Amino acid sequence: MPDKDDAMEIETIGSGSSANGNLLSQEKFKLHFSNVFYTAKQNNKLVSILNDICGEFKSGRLTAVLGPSGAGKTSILNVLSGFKANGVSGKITFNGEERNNLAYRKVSCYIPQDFALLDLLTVQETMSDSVDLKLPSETKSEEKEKIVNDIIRILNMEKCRHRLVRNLSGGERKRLSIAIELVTNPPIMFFDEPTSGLDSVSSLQIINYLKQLALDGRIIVCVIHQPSSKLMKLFDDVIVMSRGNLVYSGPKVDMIPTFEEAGFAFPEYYNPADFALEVSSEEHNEQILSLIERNKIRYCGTSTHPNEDETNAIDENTKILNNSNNHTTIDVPSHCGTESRRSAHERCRFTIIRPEAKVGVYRQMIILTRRSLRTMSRNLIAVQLRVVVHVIVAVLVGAVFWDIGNDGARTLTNISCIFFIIMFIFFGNAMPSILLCPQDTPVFIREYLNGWYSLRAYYASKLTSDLPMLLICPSLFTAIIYFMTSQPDDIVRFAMCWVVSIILAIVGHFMGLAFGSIFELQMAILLVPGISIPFMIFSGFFIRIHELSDIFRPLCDISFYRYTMEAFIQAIYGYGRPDLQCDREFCYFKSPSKLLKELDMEADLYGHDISVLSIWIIFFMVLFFISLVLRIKREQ
Ligand SMILES: Nc1ncnc2c1ncn2[C@@H]1O[C@H](COP(=O)(O)OP(=O)(O)OP(=O)(O)O)[C@@H](O)[C@H]1O
Repeated sequence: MPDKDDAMEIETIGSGSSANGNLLSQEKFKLHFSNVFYTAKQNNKLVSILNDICGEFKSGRLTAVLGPSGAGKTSILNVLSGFKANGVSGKITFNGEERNNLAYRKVSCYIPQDFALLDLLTVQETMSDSVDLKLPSETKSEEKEKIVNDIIRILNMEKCRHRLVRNLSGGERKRLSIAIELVTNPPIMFFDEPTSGLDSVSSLQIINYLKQLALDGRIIVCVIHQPSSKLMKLFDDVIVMSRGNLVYSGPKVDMIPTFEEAGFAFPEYYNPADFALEVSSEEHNEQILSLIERNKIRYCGTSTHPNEDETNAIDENTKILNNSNNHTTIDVPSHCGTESRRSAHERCRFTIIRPEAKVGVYRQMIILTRRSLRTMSRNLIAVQLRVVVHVIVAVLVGAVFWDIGNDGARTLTNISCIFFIIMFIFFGNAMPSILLCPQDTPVFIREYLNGWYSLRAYYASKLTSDLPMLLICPSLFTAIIYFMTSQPDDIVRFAMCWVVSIILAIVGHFMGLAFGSIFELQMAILLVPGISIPFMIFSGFFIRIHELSDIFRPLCDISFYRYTMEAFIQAIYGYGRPDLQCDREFCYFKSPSKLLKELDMEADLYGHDISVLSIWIIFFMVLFFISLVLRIKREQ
């Protein structure tokens, strides 16, 4: 328990109230884990990351996870919070019942070091959106407002309430990440290095908040690097890790005596955290192995199952927890995958009764679309710059190719102009989509894995919120160039060109999203042009299709540039367009039909081209969906 000074400090910060205004029930929780292994694949080899670890966390207590770099601190958090399931085996029980990932996630949360946030929302908007998504739709707006206000007040964020997330300090960002998770009042909270990058005062403030959360009756587990003695005082329990093993797990007060018993001398006036770090950094000699073994005996399975008496002797608080003698420890299947989690969900029997955070898919979509439109409207690259660039380039192209549309002597130049339009629309929409993924995708992954919304809702919101830009930019671009270059004065032909440009923008956008979601930024930026540019050769612009060797014909058939080019040329020169003006003695392509014949585009193929391009849209939309699914799998 905190000493007197600490308790006073907490009282001032938390004003004595619960972290979100809804006091947790005084029910006691216990998370017990034993024989937990975690292996990951590295270069086709299995690497052991957590090796037969055992321990437990109790409500009302703040636990520090200590250990040298690479000891497995982040991994233990990932595994116990349910964020990593692949390659995990062992026994994890919550209040004596099997921990099943899906339902367990509803009562637990994990706040990683690099908690992904949308930079272009204010603190208030971030909180309101999370409340809208995480609380049941029946929750009254006044109630939601009260929750947001309480959390903001308790976490001392009033001053930055209307500040954009990107302008927050490191400490304020951390507090916001805690605030978001507090919305649903989770009884179990895991934090990965909440004090990293903060000065000692801010670190103390954050740990004080965590202490307050623990005192409200939660299980709070927190990885911490070299805490000062003052910080260390706030922790109740400690887990010390060494190379994937647990060297110690239990009350802080018992750590030093345990280490001393194993033969490690504790220097006087030393910070216990530094001592723990030194011990856990030792080679795995007999002393360390005896500590690991001792910990297993205390907390592990049948032969080494924790002895009730022993556990009670260690910690008074545990008595209450052990009164419920119904420990039904069930094996978590090794290498748990999605299926096993799903079936586990069916059998969920958690004892905590909490309001189901259910928001219908349609409502989720509305909230996500609203949020996405709000962030986009503030995004310089996504909106303002994109529109401005489209307009400037269109005016430039219009000026360069001024009035050539009806000039029979400059037909091939007009075709070059069309090719430029295609290139610009494609890359002008694919590249911004790639660039926005590194901001959006981590937030999506976090929120999706926390069960805020379904993949369907996110996907549908992406389609809806991106649509305005996909309509505005190519429309402006095509219209400006069309009229400046004096293409046919015919509304139908203009509409045909407009449709092609919109379709091409959508193809580019979804290709960008698909590649941006699945690959790292640099890779995606390299792959999109790397894959699409070769297909330009088969567009019929650089080399006529009939001149190509038979080997390359199939590539023409799948080149979306070819269909775009064909559709544009058909819209401008096809469908019985009369002869063009000719101010010279002889214009070779005065007759549009001659041009179409030369380009192998004699038949009226516009409808066919649009159909093929629509298939390309569907292809990239499906690819984007798959890329999100793969990304989620990879994160797990
Ligand atoms: N997916 C993975 N594939 C291969 N090795 C991994 C994987 N995840 C973690 N590891 C390795 O497991 C070990 C423990 O990693 P972890 O991130 O849990 O350590 P940590 O104690 O949190 O380190 P730090 O304090 O430096 O953040 C490290 O050696 C790491 O390289």
